[in-house]
Amino acid sequence: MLGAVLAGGRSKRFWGDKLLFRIGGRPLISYTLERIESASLIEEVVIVASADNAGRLRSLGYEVVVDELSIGPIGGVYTALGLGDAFVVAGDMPLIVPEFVDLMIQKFLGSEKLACVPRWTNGYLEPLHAAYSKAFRRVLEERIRSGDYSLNGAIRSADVCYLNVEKLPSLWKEGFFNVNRRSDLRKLLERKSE
Ligand SMILES: Nc1nc2c(ncn2[C@@H]2O[C@H](COP(=O)(O)OP(=O)(O)OP(=O)(O)O)[C@@H](O)[C@H]2O)c(=O)[nH]1
Ligand SMILES: [Mg+2]
Repeated sequence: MLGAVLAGGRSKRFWGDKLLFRIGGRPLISYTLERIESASLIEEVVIVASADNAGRLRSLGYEVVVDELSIGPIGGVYTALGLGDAFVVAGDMPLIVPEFVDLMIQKFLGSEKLACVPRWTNGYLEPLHAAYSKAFRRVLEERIRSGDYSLNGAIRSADVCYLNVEKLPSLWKEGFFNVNRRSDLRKLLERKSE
């Protein structure tokens, strides 16, 4: 399955490109790329960039596709699914766990659903750490056309399967950790050293 790493955001809360921010001597996104690439069921990895940052991200040595929509993560998922079924992860999730990715892909492949998305007991979804079918692109297309850019809304409207994450090993749940602000870097360093 294709691994699609979303990287077309503007990092407004971070004040400067968070994905290329160097941490431990490497760009933040390189951790995400390396980890998703090492999942057994991931055959190929692409970066879904914006027209703005595609050039800079190309230097990482991965295939880069440009998301021309600039409407947020829903546009990134839409662009990724133009290439086929995909496991989509946000580039700012450097602690993603390859074994968890494999489990989700397995569940997705066995489900015949349009997508398979992690869900917390309170109903909160993790749409940027999920497996999507190429067929789900049609759902997204309609919602985007109607001006509704909520990825969660699109997921809830469709026939998808959910994976309850509450009982997963805590290391796997840490995989949802994402960097939004500079202060999150401290949390990242604390977690990486554990
Ligand atoms: N391809 C693509 N990726 C996006 C888009 N918007 C956000 N992303 C990515 O999705 C992930 C999660 O988004 P956010 O945490 O909101 O990141 P962001 O939009 O860069 O940051 P903020 O400007 O602070 O919201 C990040 O890896 C972003 O790069 C988009 O319009 N297209
Ligand atoms: Mg954003």
